[in-house]
Amino acid sequence: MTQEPILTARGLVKRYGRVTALDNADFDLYPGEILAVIGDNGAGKSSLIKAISGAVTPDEGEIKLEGKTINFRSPIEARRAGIETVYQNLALSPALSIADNMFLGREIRKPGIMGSVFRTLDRPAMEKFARDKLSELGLMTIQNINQAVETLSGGQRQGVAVARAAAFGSKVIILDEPTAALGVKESRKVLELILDVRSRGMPIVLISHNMPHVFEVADRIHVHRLGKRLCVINPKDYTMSDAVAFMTGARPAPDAGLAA
Ligand SMILES: Nc1ncnc2c1ncn2[C@@H]1O[C@H](COP(=O)(O)OP(=O)(O)OP(=O)(O)O)[C@@H](O)[C@H]1O
Repeated sequence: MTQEPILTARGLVKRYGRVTALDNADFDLYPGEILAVIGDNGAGKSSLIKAISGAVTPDEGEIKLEGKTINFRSPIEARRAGIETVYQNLALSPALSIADNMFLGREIRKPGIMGSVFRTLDRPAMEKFARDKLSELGLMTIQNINQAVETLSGGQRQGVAVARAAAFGSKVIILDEPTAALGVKESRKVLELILDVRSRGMPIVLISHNMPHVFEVADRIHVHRLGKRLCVINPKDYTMSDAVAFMTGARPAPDAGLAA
């Protein structure tokens, strides 16, 4: 790789009592790529993502975004810096509308005193923004922007969450098992959306247990095992069963694994 990574981690350690969830873990995400993170249950994938996205503070190690060391104390700080994470159990509010969900915590106020003093929301501006973003990402099968999120299908909900992440000038989007709860058709839509977001130049970290999905969309695959990065493989050079064998320890990691 000739480019510099946009996001790196070196030597991350996270202990929970006697359990070492991250044991000297490294991570690299390059601009414009889809990096899948795979690993067995308990390998430390979630802990890695939580450390990167400010949800937990690592005990040791260094994280850099665009070359600058970062020490997030909360997911909000990470989000402000441009790292958006979409968790499997989405942080959407079911009873609120699509437009409201897209703006949770970043509502647009009316200009002037109505906005600054009375905190009046600029609904037309918010609705237009939400509509524009959803149609940009081909998500306008959603008819009504004021529809409550609880009336959407699982795939549409993921779509709204991804659109929200992509809409606010993020630098990195992290998707935690985005297709785990979805049917075949809906998963397909979400995978297309992921490819679409990448085509806009936004790098994506995709945590998934679904090997066909990983092999379909990932540019590189980070294999996590026993709390650390075991290797990074190119899906063009290996089969799904190779990946599972590395992940489970059935086969040793390839020597050139980090060069993928
Ligand atoms: N809050 C916590 N308290 C105690 N132990 C934890 C905590 N979070 C994670 N662990 C432990 O750290 C290890 C790594 O867990 P982690 O959730 O990061 O793995 P994972 O690869 O995401 O697993 P899965 O695929 O099953 O979600 C596990 O042994 C887990 O039990």
